[in-house]
Amino acid sequence: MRLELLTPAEMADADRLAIAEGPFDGIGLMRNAGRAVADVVLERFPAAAHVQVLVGPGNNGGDGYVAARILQESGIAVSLWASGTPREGSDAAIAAEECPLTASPLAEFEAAAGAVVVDALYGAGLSKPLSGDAARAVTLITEKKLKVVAVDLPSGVSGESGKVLGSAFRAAVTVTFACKKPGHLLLPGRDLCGDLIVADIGIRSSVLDTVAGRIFENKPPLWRDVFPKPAVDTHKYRRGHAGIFSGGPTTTGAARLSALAAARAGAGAVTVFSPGNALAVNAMHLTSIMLRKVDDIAELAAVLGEGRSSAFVLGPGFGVGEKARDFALAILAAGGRLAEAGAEGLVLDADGITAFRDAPQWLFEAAARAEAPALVLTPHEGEFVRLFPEIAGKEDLSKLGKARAAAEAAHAVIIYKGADTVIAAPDGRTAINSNGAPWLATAGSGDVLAGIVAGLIAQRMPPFEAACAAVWLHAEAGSQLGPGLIAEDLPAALPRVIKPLYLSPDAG
Ligand SMILES: NC(=O)C1=CN([C@@H]2O[C@H](COP(=O)(O)OP(=O)(O)OC[C@H]3O[C@@H](n4cnc5c(N)ncnc54)[C@H](O)[C@@H]3O)[C@@H](O)[C@H]2O)[C@@H](O)CC1
Ligand SMILES: [K+]
Repeated sequence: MRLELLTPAEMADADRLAIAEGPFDGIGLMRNAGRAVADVVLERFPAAAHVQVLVGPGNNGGDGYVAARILQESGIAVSLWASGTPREGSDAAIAAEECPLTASPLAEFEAAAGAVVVDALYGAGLSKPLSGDAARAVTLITEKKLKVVAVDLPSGVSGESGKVLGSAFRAAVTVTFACKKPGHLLLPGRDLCGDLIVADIGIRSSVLDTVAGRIFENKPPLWRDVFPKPAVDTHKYRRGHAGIFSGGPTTTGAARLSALAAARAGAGAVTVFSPGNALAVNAMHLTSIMLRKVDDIAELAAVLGEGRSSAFVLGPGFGVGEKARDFALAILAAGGRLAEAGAEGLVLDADGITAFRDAPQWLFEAAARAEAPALVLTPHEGEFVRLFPEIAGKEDLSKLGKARAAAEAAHAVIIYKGADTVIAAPDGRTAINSNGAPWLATAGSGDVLAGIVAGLIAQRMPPFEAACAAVWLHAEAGSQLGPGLIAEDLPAALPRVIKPLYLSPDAG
């Protein structure tokens, strides 16, 4: 399955190119699309006695006319409700002509108890909020709890952003064409789509290759080629060394969670750098993880000078303030010297992000230097607003657009966390994660994620791919553990989700 996600504009280009190159013309693609929808209705709702098909004036409606005809030919009672009429000479007008049913105005729509609804009002062409008859239909269908099969997208959901314009249908199944769109994976769109089916309607993959941009669904094929594979004759330092900074005596747990996660992600050695007054408490809870006192910038400089650690995590439980800022800037500034020894990256999380709320520019400038180690920022929504207030305030940008803009501004890989985590690189590559589980919303979960990223970067995985892989592994571990999950469980669950990546080329 393709991992590229096409925006509605890219999909419109794909339609045009496909029509020009064949083998199907516009009405041919529409007939394929409508048939795919009818097949899903018949397969998913074999006992349906009545199907109510709602059609809009554009090509989404065209797909609906085709589906209505095929469903009626299959012997099901079909009623058709139209908002507007297709433009003369359009493919949708041909589909409407070929449909033997007479449409009633959507204004007169009544939801029939027990009916299945095909929503073919608006798809990729949604251009304004749902209102009037369409919004009324949403209310009636929702009140009667009718099962909805959405064509391309639930009407009202933006294919670009996943946002709801006005109101939107909640579908049991959504049938989209050729490949997924960002709005199918970003919330609330993902939730409103129900089960998502991607139907092949005869658009050649060469056409999709031509139009596809740099947005992907985050799955193992996106990064498996560069996932670390230890050589037979490797030793621990060749597997990378991750350094995790601990907070003071009462906030050390977060760093240990990160450290364990980095080790479980495959880093050959992991050290917790701890303030002197927290050494005892850290020592009491560490076994394979090493421990070293780092109290101030001089001791940090000594560590950096040795050039052992190739990836760092700074932030979990660290405390917000000058020390966090100074440490982060020192690591980013040491890049040139460290590069020889192999320093690859700094994962700045939690307090490490918040510490720069009043001076984000210092961080971004430090990360912009050519020799600086890669910077990975892992903000959840609140932290994102603190670091990128202007970008966060842009209502017209999707979560994907915001992550992309932030990555460019910060010269950093951004992991914009949430139930629909987006990962963006400064070069414009963006991935949307879709295997998340609500069980991951628990204290310490983010510390584990930061540790996995660092563990992978320490093994020389490129930072964007490391971030994508970490988000996927973290989510997969969370999904497998399920209810009752606490953050401590996540590192221990990693071997189970990593092993299949080595065994099967099709895992995930
Ligand atoms: N030949 C093609 O281009 C193909 C297109 N396909 C279908 O075509 C769809 C896209 O078609 P279109 O670009 O015609 O777009 P739509 O059919 O999604 O909507 C466009 C029409 O709806 C109106 N509209 C949009 N939002 C509205 C709102 N909130 N209230 C009232 N009116 C609104 C627009 O003014 C326009 O007339 C896809 O979603 C897919 O279902 C498929 O049939 C595959 C082939
Ligand atoms: K629709």
